[in-house]
Amino acid sequence: MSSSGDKISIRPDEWVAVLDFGSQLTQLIARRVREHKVYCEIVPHDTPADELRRRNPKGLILSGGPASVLDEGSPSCDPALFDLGIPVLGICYGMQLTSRLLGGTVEPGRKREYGKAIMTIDHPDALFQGLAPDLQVWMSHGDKVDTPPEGFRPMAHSDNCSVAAMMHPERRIFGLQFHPEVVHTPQGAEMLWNFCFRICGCRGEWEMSAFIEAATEAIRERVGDHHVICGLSGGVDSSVTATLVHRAIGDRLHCVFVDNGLLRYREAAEVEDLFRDVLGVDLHTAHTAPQFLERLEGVIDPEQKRKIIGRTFIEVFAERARALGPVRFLAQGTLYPDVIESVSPVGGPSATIKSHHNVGGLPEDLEFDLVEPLRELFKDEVRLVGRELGLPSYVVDRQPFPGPGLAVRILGAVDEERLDILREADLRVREEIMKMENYLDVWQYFAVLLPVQSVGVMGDDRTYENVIAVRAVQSLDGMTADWYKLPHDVLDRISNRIINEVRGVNRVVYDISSKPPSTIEWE
Ligand SMILES: Nc1ncnc2c1ncn2[C@@H]1O[C@H](COP(=O)(O)OP(=O)(O)OP(=O)(O)O)[C@@H](O)[C@H]1O
Ligand SMILES: O=c1[nH]c(=O)c2[nH+]cn([C@@H]3O[C@H](COP(=O)(O)O)[C@@H](O)[C@H]3O)c2[nH]1
Ligand SMILES: NC(=O)CC[C@H](N)C(=O)O
Ligand SMILES: [Mg+2]
Repeated sequence: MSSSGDKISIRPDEWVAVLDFGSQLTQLIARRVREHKVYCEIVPHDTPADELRRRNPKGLILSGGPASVLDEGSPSCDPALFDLGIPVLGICYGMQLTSRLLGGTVEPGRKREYGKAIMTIDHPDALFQGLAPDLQVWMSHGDKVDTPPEGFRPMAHSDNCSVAAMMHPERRIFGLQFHPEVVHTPQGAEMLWNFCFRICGCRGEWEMSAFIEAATEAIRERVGDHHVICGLSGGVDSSVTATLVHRAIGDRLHCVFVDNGLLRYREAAEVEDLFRDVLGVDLHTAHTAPQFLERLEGVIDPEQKRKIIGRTFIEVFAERARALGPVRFLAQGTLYPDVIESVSPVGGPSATIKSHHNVGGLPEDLEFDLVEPLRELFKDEVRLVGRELGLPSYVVDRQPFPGPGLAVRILGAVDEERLDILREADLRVREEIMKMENYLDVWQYFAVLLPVQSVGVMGDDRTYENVIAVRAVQSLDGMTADWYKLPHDVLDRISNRIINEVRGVNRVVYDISSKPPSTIEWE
């Protein structure tokens, strides 16, 4: 019945659209604009000009992308976009495409340029107003604009790039060969500010409170008189989602907490106790551990685990919905990173990293329409919304815990015995880290059970037992992460406690990899 295509739209009066050509940095552009208090949303690169006219953004930004505009079949956009009278800013691939579509030339990449470059501004107008003449920018390209289209003038150059920026003053169309959205372009935020305010005429009134109002209204409009069930895990995203939906439709919201047998030590009881009162919502618990564990029996492949779990979640929601009466909508706390990692959100050229159970793991014939008010946001933005909604710190500052739970932290097959070992080990990791004064700086911390046995000696006897890996990372939004430099004495206590107190483990190792190239979870 449904999918993301008919998702709810939370666009305030004033917004900027980013057309996604598949860059890993597309989401960063949107964030940078929102940081200037202008709402920003990513749309497919082939969105028709007419549709954009109807949605009335103040400006359009064309993102970068991995393809070459010189290749046949490379992603393009509706050329009529440039005639809408809305300012357009092309970044890297977006600039090259602008040049090509409007009659300029692009030179194929003989010499690639990655990293820092010094750029000289030749015309300190428009995007560059108020900036120093020589500044550092971050480049990541092979192709480059050779001759800009008619009516465009080059605005800046670098050693390797004669047209590092270009503009058509009357049509208000701009191109930047470098990436203003990354921190390695220190004045990039100012350039985006100039674009939004001086060029597009935005007022910058978007705040989390404005988001909350717009989201509440959008939910009301989408749901009408229907009932909604919300998958509530006790995590940040679903708690904020449930609170927003509750604000919009009151007691027509029914929350379902699924005890899937893959939760942490005593988590099910804790969530039930804490959340019923905090959120003040109608909360049902579905005790479905056997259903999940039976289906996972003997399954080793991570993607297969995720798909089985995604499907089973939906079945459980559907069973509950039938018991409640006619329920048309399912609300989930889906965030932008869940979407981008699961599938290319715009049918664009981004790669599938892992199928998050709530996006890529959904069955094709989903019997609900989705309500996902946080689908455009990042975790740190959701935390701001949660605070603004008055949720307590132990809800908004909770560390993320994936829907597929311990199933993706047991490498290899999942069974009760291994779940017990992992739960006990994980409890000790959490307890020791939460004793640190600054434990909120650690974004996520947990134990992973490896499919490896190693030899040890305990009480003079030989052991041949399991290995636990400890993972702790620092991150802002889960898209990138550094391994956390835990103090040695904390690592020491974690290791001692696990080996002494958890039966079946004789070795503990610490994961010192960052994302990318690793991911936070091991599966
Ligand atoms: N045990 C569960 N019961 C019901 N719904 C769940 C459960 N686990 C996950 N979900 C649903 O899947 C969505 C995505 O899970 P995810 O873990 O990303 O979010 P979260 O649990 O709400 O927040 P956090 O990222 O802080 O853990 C949730 O927002 C929720 O709607
Ligand atoms: O709800 C979820 N369903 C999932 O299927 C899922 N997979 C990963 N995660 C969480 O997402 C963040 C990024 O994870 P990775 O670096 O492992 O991709 C981390 O916070 C992970 O814990 C998930 N959350
Ligand atoms: N970062 C980008 O957008 C790169 C654009 C194009 N793929 C190039 O190499 O020039
Ligand atoms: Mg969670």
